[in-house]
Amino acid sequence: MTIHIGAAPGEIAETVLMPGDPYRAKWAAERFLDSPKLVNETRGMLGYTGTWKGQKVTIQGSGMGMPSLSIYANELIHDYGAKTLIRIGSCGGMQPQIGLRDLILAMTASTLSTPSRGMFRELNFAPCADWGLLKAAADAAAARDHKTHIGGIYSSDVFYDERPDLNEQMTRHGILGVEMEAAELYILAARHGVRALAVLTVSDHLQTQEALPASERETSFGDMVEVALEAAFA
Ligand SMILES: O=P(O)(O)O[C@H]1O[C@H](CO)[C@@H](O)[C@H]1O
Ligand SMILES: O=c1cc[nH]c(=O)[nH]1
Repeated sequence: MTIHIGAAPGEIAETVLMPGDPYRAKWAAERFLDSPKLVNETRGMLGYTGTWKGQKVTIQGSGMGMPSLSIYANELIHDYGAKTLIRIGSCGGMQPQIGLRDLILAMTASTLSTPSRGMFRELNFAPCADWGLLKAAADAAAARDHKTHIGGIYSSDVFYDERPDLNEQMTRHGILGVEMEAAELYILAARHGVRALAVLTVSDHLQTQEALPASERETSFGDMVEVALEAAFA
């Protein structure tokens, strides 16, 4: 048990899927895991452990934004021995060829800042995915025939952004989508020698202004969950 996770020792798997939304954790655990057990509800940040094809898996909400993700990822790694952390998140599309419900596999995550920024001082560290996980996720997505894009994303500290010029620069430089957690997840994984990847589903589009309703963001992202599970155990 930690300050933010109520699970007993041994109740968290080495492989952890991390949606921002705790209700997506509940939905994914009930839909994809065998014998899912609620192992955390501290602060309502639901976490479940069960098995997928006989492999032990935890699905733990991270909350929104890098400071929240950092708390859960740190405790999962330090206190529970998590070795593979895969974010399963929603994101906003930033390129014209990207459509709603497409998958994005985040090879890198650009930022203005992360909770680790102070530690790095003048260094612009380049957060990147674990290559083995990325390759396995790309193979899993290709086998499913789900429209998938692989490349750089933008991890923002704000959802309501007052810097449209910055989004324009991101788009000009080929960034595929925007979300709010992956960069710090990648940095923590690098620091602690564990594997991380962000598998994202496009829930809205910054250029077209199309958007999926909240209900779909909670429960309709099955391809993303399956790609993440297949990558974790490839
Ligand atoms: O759907 P999740 O995983 O929460 O991810 C995205 O959605 C939230 C913003 O609505 C942020 O957490 C962003 O990263
Ligand atoms: O952070 C996010 C997540 C989804 N859509 C966005 O536009 N931004």
